Amino acid sequence: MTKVTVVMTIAGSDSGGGAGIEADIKTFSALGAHGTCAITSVTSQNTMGVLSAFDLPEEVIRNQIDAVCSDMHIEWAKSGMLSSPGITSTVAEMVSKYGIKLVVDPVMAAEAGGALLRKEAIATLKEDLLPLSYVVTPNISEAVELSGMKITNIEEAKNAARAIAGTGVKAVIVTGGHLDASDVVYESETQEFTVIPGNFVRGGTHGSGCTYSASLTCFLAQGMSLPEAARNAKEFIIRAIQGSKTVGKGVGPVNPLAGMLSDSGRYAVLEDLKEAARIISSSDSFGYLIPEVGSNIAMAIPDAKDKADVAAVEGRIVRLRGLPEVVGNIDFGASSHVARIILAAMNYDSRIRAAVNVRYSEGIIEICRQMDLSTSSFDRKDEPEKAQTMDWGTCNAIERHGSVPDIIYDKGGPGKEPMIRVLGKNARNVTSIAISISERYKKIQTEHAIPADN
Ligand SMILES: Cc1ncc(CO)c(N)n1
Repeated sequence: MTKVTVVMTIAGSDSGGGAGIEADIKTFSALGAHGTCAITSVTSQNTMGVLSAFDLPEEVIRNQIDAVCSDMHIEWAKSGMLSSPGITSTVAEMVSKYGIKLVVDPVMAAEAGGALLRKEAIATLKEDLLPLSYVVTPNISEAVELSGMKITNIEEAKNAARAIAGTGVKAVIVTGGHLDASDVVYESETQEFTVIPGNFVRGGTHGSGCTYSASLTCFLAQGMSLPEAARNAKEFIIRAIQGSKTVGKGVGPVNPLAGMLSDSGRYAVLEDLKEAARIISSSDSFGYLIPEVGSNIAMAIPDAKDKADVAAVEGRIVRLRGLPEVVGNIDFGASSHVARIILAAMNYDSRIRAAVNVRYSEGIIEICRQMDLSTSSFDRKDEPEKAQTMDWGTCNAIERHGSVPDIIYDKGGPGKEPMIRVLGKNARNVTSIAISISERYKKIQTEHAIPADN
């Protein structure tokens, strides 16, 4: 059994199956996460509008969240339809009880018409929930409502985003619908704006806000930065709108399965690895870390099952006249050693998808410790007979550390070179750690005037 990222939606049900909880769970599944839910309200709804809404008692909402969070680890969740002040403050109470990082979709109305929130709930949203939340994702009309400002262009959308951030929420994304369909991302801490360009696309939009915020939640849970997650969520919702199908007489529902990255993120993995390989090739210190058997760098797609889902350098990274040389192409299935390490680590933490192996020495481990990298090791002597060394060794090092460390090393064995592996979220991330280590190691080596051995 492999471990999976578990996320949650706290939202209303749409009997028409296009928005709310139903859209959120489809989106979570499409992105390889396990979705859980707390239903706030049961709407009788179709593609033409909302006929009625029945709010669940606050105790029932609280119980659903307690049931899920007392069992599963929910770091990231999203909220949708919170129709009353009472429901909104209940959600705020539960979010702080479990320390959840919350993505708030400030749902106000259905695409086909029909209010989903009582006006009084807006004040509670701003006063009780937003100050505890990570990001809020209003569309233009919701941003107008939350900020009290008019929005007719990007500059005004930026001003509204900054005003909404005044509630205490860490970030604001004002989505689409501008003259040029771009999204405005504002991060309170750095006061930085990122504008994500877009085009108007044809297709049904029922459930688009829900699907956008649910995908954003998954991307954040996978460890992406906010602008990166926002770029991916935009790409996801564009495909979901383009893939919408006519199911009734009104506004067509978005299709989160069409938004599923058709290559399961393979393209992004190759791009990240290519950039990492380029950085390694131009480093004048990485060569000091290359072991006898060569280095390799590898990265897996989210939800990787076997080595075919892990890309690496076909012929390894070797040292040529002291400098790193990347030999061969980067492709899926190219590594077994580093791939096994990543696959084993992903069972413990699905966000750890990349690794690079480098030479072992006590001095290098000492540098890692000075850099505050967490380290763990395994001893080949302890390996059970039938085990596969990299699977067993990685699991052994992780279990003794209690979580996936930055560094896993072993001191080798008969005919086995000792080795250090740097683990992390992506190829660029492990590359920058390895290069920092190599710069310090090179400095020590050259200071003591001992030529790098080969
Ligand atoms: C239950 C529910 N939540 C959100 C929306 C917004 O799309 C909707 N139409 N229905």
